[in-house]
Amino acid sequence: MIEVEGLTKRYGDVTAVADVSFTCAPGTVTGFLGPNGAGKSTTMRMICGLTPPTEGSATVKGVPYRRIANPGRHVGVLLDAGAQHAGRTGRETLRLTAQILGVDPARADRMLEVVGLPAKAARRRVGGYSLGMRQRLGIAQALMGDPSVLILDEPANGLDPEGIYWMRTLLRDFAGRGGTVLLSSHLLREVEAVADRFVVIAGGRIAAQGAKEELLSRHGGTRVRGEDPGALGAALTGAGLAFRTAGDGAFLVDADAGAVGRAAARAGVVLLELRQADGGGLEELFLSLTAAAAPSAPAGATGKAEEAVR
Ligand SMILES: Nc1ncnc2c1ncn2[C@@H]1O[C@H](COP(=O)(O)OP(=O)(O)OP(=O)(O)O)[C@@H](O)[C@H]1O
Repeated sequence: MIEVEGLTKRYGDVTAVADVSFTCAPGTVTGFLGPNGAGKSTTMRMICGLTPPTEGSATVKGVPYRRIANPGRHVGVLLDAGAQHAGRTGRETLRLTAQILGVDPARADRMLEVVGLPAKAARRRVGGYSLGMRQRLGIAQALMGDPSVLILDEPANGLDPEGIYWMRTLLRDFAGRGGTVLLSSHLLREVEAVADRFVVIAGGRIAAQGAKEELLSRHGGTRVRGEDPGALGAALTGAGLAFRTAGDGAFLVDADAGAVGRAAARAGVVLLELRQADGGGLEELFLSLTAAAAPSAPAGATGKAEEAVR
């Protein structure tokens, strides 16, 4: 269980995180989403006791992280895969972690296997690793203490499609065995596939949170495409229905399919598509929430989100 209550972090005039509260329950994967500079890393660092909050508190398994005895046996943390010692081999890195945590050093080889780092790669110095290999090693390191909670900042960064699929399976299995996972990402599709719950943050504030299905249905609306988009737009406006363009000639309407279909029928517009907007649901949700919640987000924030969507 991770409990975050009113976390706030100010750096001088900059409020990096403002009054953020959420809970991650055992047996679930929580996707922590937000554009660059939204405050994800700062929040995770506060949860892990690396950055002192200006206000608020965070506990892991009911205790502030810094008060957990031998925290690596309870909480696996990957905040910065680039922070590993470049001069050590992957295997040395894990064996050292085993020593620090007081676990069987043989677990290092098992974890290397779990994360798909072959023996040859494990004998190479970390300085020569690709980002994806560092991420795999970082995940192996987080798993060394056999924790029941995982806190991972952008773990999919640098992973190839096979690696992303592997990580998704690993995290689902971990949660399936009762583990708690908090994972940040702007790889929206990846989070959509792995998470049960979302916490969306923008401009340091929570923009939305809840179960995946609930958020997608609340923000999904109806997707509709007409033979004559102009006439369909006029029909929707005439019926007082709010909508936005989906980019491929379709509209996303904040109403159920019945209301949209009736509006089109009244105007005599031929429909080519009418369904619940679920396909790109999370991307739509993410972009609309972060755009609405972060008018003062740093330049490039939205750009990064859009880039990730592509
Ligand atoms: N040590 C610091 N001093 C001053 N400002 C900081 C510091 N750390 C973070 N910030 C600011 O706090 C805000 C949130 O940053 P943070 O790194 O938490 O965002 P993020 O969501 O993790 O972004 P990214 O996806 O780019 O990693 C940013 O505006 C950042 O510039």
